[in-house]
Amino acid sequence: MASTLNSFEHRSALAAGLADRVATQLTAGIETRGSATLAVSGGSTPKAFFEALSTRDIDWAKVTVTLVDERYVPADNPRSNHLLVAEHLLQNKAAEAAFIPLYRDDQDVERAAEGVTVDMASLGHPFDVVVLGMGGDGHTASFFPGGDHLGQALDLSLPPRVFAMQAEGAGEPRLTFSFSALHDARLLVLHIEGNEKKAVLETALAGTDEADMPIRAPLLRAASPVEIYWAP
Ligand SMILES: O=C(O)[C@H](O)[C@@H](O)[C@H](O)[C@H](O)COP(=O)(O)O
Repeated sequence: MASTLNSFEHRSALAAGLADRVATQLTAGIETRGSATLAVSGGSTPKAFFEALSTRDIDWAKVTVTLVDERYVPADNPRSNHLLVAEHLLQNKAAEAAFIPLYRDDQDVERAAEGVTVDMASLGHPFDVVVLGMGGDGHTASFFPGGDHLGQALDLSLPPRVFAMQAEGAGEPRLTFSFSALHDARLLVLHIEGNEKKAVLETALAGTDEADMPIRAPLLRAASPVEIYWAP
């Protein structure tokens, strides 16, 4: 499946442009189905985009936000994606949105994967919007090269679920939605910034081995073209 590249001269322009695109898609979901769902990635890249999106004038009370993946740490840990979203997205007008975390204080990562899978069924499928990031090793979500559940997580024949994922490059144990939960989002975005990430993307686009570079799964097998947003 081809992807489309939206390049911006400045990261601030990318943040505003992506916020507009996501707001339009969420509003379409609300108008069509009465509500909308948004799954976002963590890391360092999305902060400015989150802050721009938080100011957009949409019916946030009808939006449910969750995480594509999570480092398995409590929400007060600086590594937490929940903390990142709480501080940069669920502010301003977006404070009205519902948020479903992945981390569970009282469960280990494997038990939490089972519990979140059950609880997330009520969200409905597909997501209206999924925003992916990408690491320098070509991972996306928590689909890391060498991940202990990578094969199952990328297998579209399996039903949508949340997997625990452990891998050398992942740091903490992770929780991640499966590719079958993400691949058919009504809007699937890949948000990357910097020339190094652009070079990693070009390497990914030039090959097909998904175990080597899991970002290839959405680039090659998403239900609709991935909308790539990039600035230097
Ligand atoms: O929890 C995470 O880290 C993310 O979900 C992950 O998939 C992220 O998008 C990439 O690692 C890029 O992270 P940076 O934006 O920090 O480069």
